[in-house]
Amino acid sequence: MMNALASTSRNFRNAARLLGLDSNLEKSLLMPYKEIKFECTIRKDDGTLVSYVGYRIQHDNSRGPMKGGIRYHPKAEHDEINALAQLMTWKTAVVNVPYGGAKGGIACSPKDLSISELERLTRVFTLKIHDAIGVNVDVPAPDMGTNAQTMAWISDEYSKFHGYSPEIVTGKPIELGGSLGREAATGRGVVYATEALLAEHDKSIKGSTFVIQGFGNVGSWVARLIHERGGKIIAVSDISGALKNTNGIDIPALLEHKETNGSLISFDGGDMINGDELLTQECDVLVPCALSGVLTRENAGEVKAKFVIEAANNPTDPEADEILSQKGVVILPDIYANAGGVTVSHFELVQNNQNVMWDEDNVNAQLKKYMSGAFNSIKSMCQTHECNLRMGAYTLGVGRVAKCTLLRGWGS
Ligand SMILES: NC(=O)C1=CN([C@@H]2O[C@H](COP(=O)(O)OP(=O)(O)OC[C@H]3O[C@@H](n4cnc5c(N)ncnc54)[C@H](O)[C@@H]3O)[C@@H](O)[C@H]2O)C=CC1
Ligand SMILES: O=C(O)CCC(=O)C(=O)O
Repeated sequence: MMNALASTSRNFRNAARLLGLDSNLEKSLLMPYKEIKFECTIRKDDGTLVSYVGYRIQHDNSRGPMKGGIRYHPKAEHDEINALAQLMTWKTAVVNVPYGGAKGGIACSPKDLSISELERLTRVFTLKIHDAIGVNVDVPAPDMGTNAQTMAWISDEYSKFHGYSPEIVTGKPIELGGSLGREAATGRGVVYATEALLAEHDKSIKGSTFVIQGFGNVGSWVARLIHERGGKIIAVSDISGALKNTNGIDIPALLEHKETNGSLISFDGGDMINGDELLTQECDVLVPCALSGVLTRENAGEVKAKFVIEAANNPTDPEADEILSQKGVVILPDIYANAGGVTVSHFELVQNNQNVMWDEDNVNAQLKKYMSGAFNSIKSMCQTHECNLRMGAYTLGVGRVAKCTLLRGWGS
């Protein structure tokens, strides 16, 4: 598996070359605006001390305040967070929402911490970054291992220093100013993007078979919405294992099972298979919704899907990208496919600024408009630069960021 930062930087450089960017501008666009690395020590419930490393990496703010999630995961380390921050910069530009890119996280295993330990950890994290974020500077959101409750703690801790500030985060609980539809937004955006891509190939979700890796926020919403549209999901996985049923998994029953049991284990509507095997199952569409670097040069040759929809950030190593492209697999890149989350985060901030609440149908209709608009813009970049969808999305995003950087006169 390739280092995440090397992988995203390689994609960026290829796009910069297609756009003919000046090499000094290229260097400046790649370099993070600011990196913050800090200690997060808390007392555990049993009285012992435990220390973790926290990060907030702010990549670029030429198009607006920096924006991006907070990840709690053992692999949330420097290069991973840096790569994710960079992806946010291109992603916000691809869907044309007025933000830059950032990402943060703590290298910890949230499932090993109690709720009160997670709350203390989140408050320490916020204490360490409160003077580096701000509504006009950098606005965090949920990512792997964090959720609306985490955002509520961040907002509460931040408010102790800066006055009541619910808009310091997005993806917060509805009761505290969150947007209807934000929880489902990333998965819903993935499904809108999938519909747009399949339609181009005279296919639809109904009548296609799907394999989904990851059954958390994004994966479970993708599964639910694909199932609702008549798609047949033949395998899903989470950290506990992978489940296969070639007749189609009963997703509502699996969601209920997960709600009660916390994982996919012991669901009786399919057979357990090895997690690695999941990626190489016979299917039309493979949707990675978990970690980065899961499609590598080792397994790409074995992938049988015709379409890969990158709901996860950075799931495909560049070598795997090449192998899959040579095989004719069509890849819908992360910086477009999973941009529904940040798009509805933007709607959340618009609602906060105006002190209004949109109904969910309006949120979803606006999300669809942004996703279709971005798909058409990517396709037109593909024609201009005679490139694949990943480079179409990168040239669109990088080009917009470069334009704003130059317009603002930086480096002059
Ligand atoms: N939450 C959001 O709004 C957004 C999330 N994303 C990306 O989507 C991906 C998933 O994020 P969330 O669903 O929010 O996280 P989550 O923490 O809610 O869920 C993660 C899921 O991945 C599973 N998982 C972890 N390791 C695994 C492994 N080795 N094999 C199979 N499954 C595994 C977990 O069991 C869990 O089901 C990440 O790459 C994230 O960066 C992208 C855009 C926005
Ligand atoms: O909603 C947001 O601001 C960011 C979501 C995110 O972290 C992502 O798109 O990877």
